[in-house]
Amino acid sequence: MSDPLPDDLRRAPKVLLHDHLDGGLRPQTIIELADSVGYEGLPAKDADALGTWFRESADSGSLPRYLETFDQTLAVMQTRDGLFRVASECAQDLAADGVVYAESRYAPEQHLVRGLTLEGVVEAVNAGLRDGEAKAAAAGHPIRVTALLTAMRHAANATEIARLAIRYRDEGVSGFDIAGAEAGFPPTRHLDAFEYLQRENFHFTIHAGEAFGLPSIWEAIQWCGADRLGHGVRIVDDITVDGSPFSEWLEGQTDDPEALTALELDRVRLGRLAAYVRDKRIPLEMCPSSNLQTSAAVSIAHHPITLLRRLRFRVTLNTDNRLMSATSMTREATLLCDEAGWTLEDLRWVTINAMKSAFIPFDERLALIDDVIKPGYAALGQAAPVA
Ligand SMILES: O=c1[nH]cnc2c1ncn2[C@@H]1O[C@H](CO)[C@@H](O)[C@H]1O
Ligand SMILES: [Zn+2]
Repeated sequence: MSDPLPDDLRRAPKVLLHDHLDGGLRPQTIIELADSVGYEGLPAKDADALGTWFRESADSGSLPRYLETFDQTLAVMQTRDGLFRVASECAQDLAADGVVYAESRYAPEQHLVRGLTLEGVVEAVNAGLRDGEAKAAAAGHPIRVTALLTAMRHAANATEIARLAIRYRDEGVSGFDIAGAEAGFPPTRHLDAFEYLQRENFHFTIHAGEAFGLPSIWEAIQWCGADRLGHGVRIVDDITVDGSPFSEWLEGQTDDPEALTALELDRVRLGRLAAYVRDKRIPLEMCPSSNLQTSAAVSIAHHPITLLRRLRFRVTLNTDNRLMSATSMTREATLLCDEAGWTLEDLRWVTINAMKSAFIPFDERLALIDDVIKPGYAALGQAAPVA
């Protein structure tokens, strides 16, 4: 396929597996919700300035400092109305961006400050997602959004959150996740929760291989049994080029924006863990812009996603936190096309990868691939249908 046009990138059907509900609020909504609950701690009172504050503060170079910005969004997500509105707008914003299926994740335990119960939180978010889906469909952008419940890796209640996910598995919750600071909090701390979920035949993903390397990925897969990896970008630590570690090789390539697209693949070797991840088709939920902000990658051109895509790992493209990265799926796709040589064919491939890797039932995934994604891509480059 030829170079994509900007309009194609916006219209292309997209699938988003890794997007934090508390990392995707509209700045104006934060201001209005802060007003309505009497929260006075916002760092800016105007939507543009607040948006800039989030992006600049998240540009911290470290995951723990990046995560501090969530205090501000969580402050306004403590009531039923606040959660409902944020969830509804999330579904509508994703749909307007061309997303046709999304999994939105959040940690229910972070929304109890003003007296909601865990169940109350999940029900408010679910109701908001349903409202957003209905509004998006009415606006001509049908979308389906399911929720993933996240437990925080530094906390000790993962099994309680896992039980909550199972309680709502037939009511809009499709999976479970753990997130938060990675170094010092290995996923095996929460083994009980993962074993419980496996016994329940449920699905889960684990943030691993973002701020910490291979041991975290290895534990997530081989001890915890993760279905997917959140980020997983550090799997390249188990890849060599001409016998040198990938990262060392990459350091010598910073002046060459085409280094990853031009690299001959017969110079590349996978270690046992990387080979396992590829052989087992373990989905990698990759989030390029977020990784630049936390220093998990140096640039879009040199982001490992391009090599991993060429090596045919089960790569998916994601936003992580649209507010903190001032991004969208269209923007992530555009960056890869502009700076890393991606084409519409690459985007179609990651979209189908993502749909295959979703936590909804197989027949529903297949229907979205056959009835929405493939026809949507086939229609690109042609005039938009008259609404
Ligand atoms: O990229 C990330 N890595 C690890 N944790 C994250 C990331 N983005 C957000 N969160 C954490 O997940 C919680 C629930 O959504 C957020 O509150 C934030 O603390
Ligand atoms: Zn994340």
